[in-house]
Amino acid sequence: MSVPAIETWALTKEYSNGRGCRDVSITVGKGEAFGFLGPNGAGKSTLVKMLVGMITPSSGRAALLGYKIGSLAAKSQIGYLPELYRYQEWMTGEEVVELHARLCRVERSVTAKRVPALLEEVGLGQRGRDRVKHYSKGMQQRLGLACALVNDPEIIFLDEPSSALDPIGRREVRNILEKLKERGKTIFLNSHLLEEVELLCDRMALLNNGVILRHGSVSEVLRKQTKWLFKVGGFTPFLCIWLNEQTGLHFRLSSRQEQTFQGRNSGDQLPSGQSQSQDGSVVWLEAELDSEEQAGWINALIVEQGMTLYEVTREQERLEEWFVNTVSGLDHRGERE
Ligand SMILES: Nc1ncnc2c1ncn2[C@@H]1O[C@H](COP(=O)(O)OP(=O)(O)OP(=O)(O)O)[C@@H](O)[C@H]1O
Repeated sequence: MSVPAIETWALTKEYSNGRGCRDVSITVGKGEAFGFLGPNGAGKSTLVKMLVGMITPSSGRAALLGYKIGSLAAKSQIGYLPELYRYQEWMTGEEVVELHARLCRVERSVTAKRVPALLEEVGLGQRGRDRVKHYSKGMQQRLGLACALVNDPEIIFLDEPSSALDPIGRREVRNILEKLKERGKTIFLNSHLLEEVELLCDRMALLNNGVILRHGSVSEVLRKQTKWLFKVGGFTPFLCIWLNEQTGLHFRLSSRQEQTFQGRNSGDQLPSGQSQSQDGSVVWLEAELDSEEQAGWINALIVEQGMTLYEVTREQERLEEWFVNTVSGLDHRGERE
């Protein structure tokens, strides 16, 4: 069995103020893109800094391609775009990338070819000879990406790689990352841009308050969150209770029905499911379901109760909503305190 690209066992960093991250155990396979999400101060950068060998863990272990983190062997496998970067303003972009190549001991002959190719790849081909002080924030971020790739690393750690980019720049960076993934590189992406994770990553973890709340494949996590809507005619409140008993799910009136109700009742607000139901109105019910089969079963149950089913639709919760819902209301040790 091949060695995972990244493996951590109860990896913990506790700063003197008690913050950091704790008991992080994850495995990232070779060639996988892994998204690491969390609110400000959750501990994402702390984990990445441990993995790239910038800070020492308080406890736990981790390995990159089987090499202990912090070792030269592990470091030689990685590229790293930090969240906070500052490049030498007096140098040209080309010189900055060359400097990183020298630091990584890339052979001169390789550097001569790779640097212009990388600058082209990150969209700085025309500006490589300009000094960094004339670069916009977005250009500096692209420059950082070129530096992170200069040693042709197997694992690329990116801490908010698109934070300074406009939507077109983000798409371009995503294209670059997709190509890297196609070439079998492993990508570890810290991001607040949830869409970025959704579009690029195979698996993800959600970190809050220094601990992993959930992790799994992005599609699994999203599928679990699928909300289904049933437009039911002749509704009575009993239906919700009965469906909940029969299915063990949580059926409720959807906010969508307000539109239906307003349309039918000259702009009145929908008071509640109870009053709505007295006249046998058409209502939207909603519940989170696991599968289409389950939806089919529920259709049959509704019809069995003598009600009319006008429409069934599903509304997949976006990762952003999922993220907000999952971390909201939880205790934050981070910057929001
Ligand atoms: N050197 C340090 N000393 C003490 N506390 C620190 C140190 N570095 C980070 N912290 C604290 O540890 C917690 C986690 O910080 P970290 O930077 O890892 O979070 P993050 O999830 O990357 O946040 P952001 O998205 O804002 O970058 C925060 O509460 C932060 O204030």
